Amino acid sequence: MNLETGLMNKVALRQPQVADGIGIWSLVRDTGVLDVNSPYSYLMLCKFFSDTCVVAEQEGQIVGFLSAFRPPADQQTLFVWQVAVAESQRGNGLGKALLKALIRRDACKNVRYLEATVSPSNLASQALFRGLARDFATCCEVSECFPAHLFPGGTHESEMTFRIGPFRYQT
Ligand SMILES: CC(=O)NCC[C@H](N)C(=O)O
Repeated sequence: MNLETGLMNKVALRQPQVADGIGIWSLVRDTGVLDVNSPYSYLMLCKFFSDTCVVAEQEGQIVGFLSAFRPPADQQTLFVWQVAVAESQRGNGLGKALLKALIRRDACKNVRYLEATVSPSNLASQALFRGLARDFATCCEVSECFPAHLFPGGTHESEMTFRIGPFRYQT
């Protein structure tokens, strides 16, 4: 058991580096439920947003990834863009460990709300964020962020905002 993260099987959490870009892109693609952004976008996240991104590594393999940033117009909020967990790690609490590792970072000091968007069919992700709110004994409000018609081709679900907070103590 990793004492820092409470994770089994020697999964280590750390800030991403640009060398992780291909592994992150492959992980997101292999989840089959997330929007696969360009490989360039993951290199950019690793280079310019590493303070608010987390990778989970096991025996040299990227098995988890979280990307986030603090919106310039609302520095009290942390917007979580993607949470990706490898099939092999499902049900081990890795998603929540990624979120809690990020929230504990200095880069997230004074964060009062965490927001993320989740599609209606992604029940695992919905449970993750509702569970995080429960763990912090705070609220989780759900509202529509991006209706389906804003996406081209009629194949993308709507995206619902899960807004967690206020965090009642220094996160
Ligand atoms: C929290 C999370 O992973 N949201 C996914 C948003 C969107 N569908 C994407 O995959 O980037």
